[in-house]
Amino acid sequence: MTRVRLSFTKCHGSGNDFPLIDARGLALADADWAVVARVLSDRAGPVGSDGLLLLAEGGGDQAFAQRMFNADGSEAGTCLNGLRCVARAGFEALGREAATIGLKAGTAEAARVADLAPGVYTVRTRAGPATTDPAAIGLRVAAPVIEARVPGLPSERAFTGVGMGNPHLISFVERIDEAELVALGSWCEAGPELLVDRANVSFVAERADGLFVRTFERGVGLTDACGSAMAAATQAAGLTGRVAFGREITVHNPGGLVRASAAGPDAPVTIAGNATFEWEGEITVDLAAETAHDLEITRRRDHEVTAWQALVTR
Ligand SMILES: N[C@@H](CCC[C@H](N)C(=O)O)C(=O)O
Repeated sequence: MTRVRLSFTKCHGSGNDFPLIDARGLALADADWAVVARVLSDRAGPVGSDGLLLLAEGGGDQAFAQRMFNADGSEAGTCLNGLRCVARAGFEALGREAATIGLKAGTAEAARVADLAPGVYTVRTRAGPATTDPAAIGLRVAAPVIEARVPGLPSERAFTGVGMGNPHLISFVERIDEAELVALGSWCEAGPELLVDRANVSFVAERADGLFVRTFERGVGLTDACGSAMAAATQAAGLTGRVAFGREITVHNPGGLVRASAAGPDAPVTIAGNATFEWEGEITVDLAAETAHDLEITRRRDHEVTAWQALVTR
């Protein structure tokens, strides 16, 4: 079987966008899901996204689980913008509004909370613990890196290494230089000896109400938002004394915003943000040819798109 017809929901969290497939009951091999991720993420193709989300069966006390494949087909340990969308899909499938959700890297707690703005379905997640342990980040250095140069990294800047179930390098900057971020992110993508499995790299600027985060994502490139990077940046802001632990801040990114708070060193990070369902569709993916065709949009949710736009443009 090289062709599969897949139903999906096109969704986004903070502008980080994905096709979301209910994969419970679907028996595709991981290598096939990687193909689906590459084909559906292709911005020149019929869908275009930052990666692929799967609603999967959970184990033990997990109501369900999330799997996430980056645009290059690599599977990530977590995806916190995507988690809100998977949480919503699971809630709607099971008729509930809170759950323990399985991740490739651990578990997270999620609950539906009051809408950030009218018509913006909002989910709060608590994931972690956020760690500075170099082994958990896949950083080949002797000790945790907190606001310090990283030996071997081609940058003079100070970084904080944070593991959120996936690896993050966070640098606080006066002004975000996108070309510099892309150059450094691309260096990390090349799989240098310093990094066990590449890294997500973020430049972060302080704002009166919180932070602005720009991220070069592992397996994707520059994205409009990265939830685990926003969580890692909040944790790094706490570790470096920029934001008090326990204080809720607004974390902005080019795609929108979330509200976030870090509880303390080696503790989970809480984020509340949108889980916007834009449209639903079906598509055929040829797994051997790595092509997608016959996209049919079966339902539009324009009111959700409009509600989100109203929040981010006000
Ligand atoms: N955009 C995601 C993170 C996706 C995975 C990441 N690129 C990785 O490989 O670790 C998020 O919202 O957290």
